[in-house]
Amino acid sequence: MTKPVFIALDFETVIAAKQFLTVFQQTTKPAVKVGMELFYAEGGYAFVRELKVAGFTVFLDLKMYDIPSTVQKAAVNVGKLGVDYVTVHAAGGARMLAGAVAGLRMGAQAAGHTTIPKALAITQLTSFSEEEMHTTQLVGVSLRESVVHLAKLAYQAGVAGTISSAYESDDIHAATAAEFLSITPGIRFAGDAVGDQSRVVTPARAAAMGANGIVVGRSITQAVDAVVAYTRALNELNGEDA
Ligand SMILES: O=c1ccn([C@@H]2O[C@H](COP(=O)(O)O)[C@@H](O)[C@H]2O)c(=O)[nH]1
Repeated sequence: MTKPVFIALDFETVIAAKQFLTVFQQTTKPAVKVGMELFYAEGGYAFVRELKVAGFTVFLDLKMYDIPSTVQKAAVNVGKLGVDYVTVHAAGGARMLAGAVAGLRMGAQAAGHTTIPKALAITQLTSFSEEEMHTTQLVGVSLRESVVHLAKLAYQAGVAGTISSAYESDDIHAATAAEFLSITPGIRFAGDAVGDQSRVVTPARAAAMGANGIVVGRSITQAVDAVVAYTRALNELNGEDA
């Protein structure tokens, strides 16, 4: 199965996101990720619906994190959108994660969608270095141990996979199950500016490290030719151009 490259549509407005997508032909319709910036923009909710109607695979990256009942009720509404993937913070705990999974299912079924959105648990953000995680969270374990602990928690709560950097993918797989997904942002082509990310690899390295899919924002959206950059990421990830 072809591993997906989710293009992070981190645009200020829906108009800008639509403009960006015009360069992709119907035949090369990419999987897309809508994050907080675009979803909270005017028309963001409706745009997500439009993307689904147009046939895009949609990853809604809302990083839900609240008390279990609030997340469950929010997840019901998100499930009604009929998206394919939704993020929740693993740090919200087992009850919150289970609430999210149940809410997504209830919402999707209530709206008559045949596909139930897959919940993906954020472990440690790819912007964190080991040092920043320690100073921020005061956890006494390594970043890798923290990610694996949160991945196991998410797996046991019924979540479909994790968000982490590719550096942790193999350990996540070893600690969970073959079908449990490791989706990894923090992706750059060799030589690209890292920006605010810390744990960064190329698409080819992500594949070698066990990622099941990658999220790529600026290395595609700010490329001179976004279609070429997207195709390169897809080929590298799937071992055709590494
Ligand atoms: O740990 C995480 C979780 C989510 N993200 C999101 O992925 C993209 C990455 O964008 P780039 O431009 O490729 O850096 C962005 O939407 C983040 O919100 C992440 O980077 N790390």
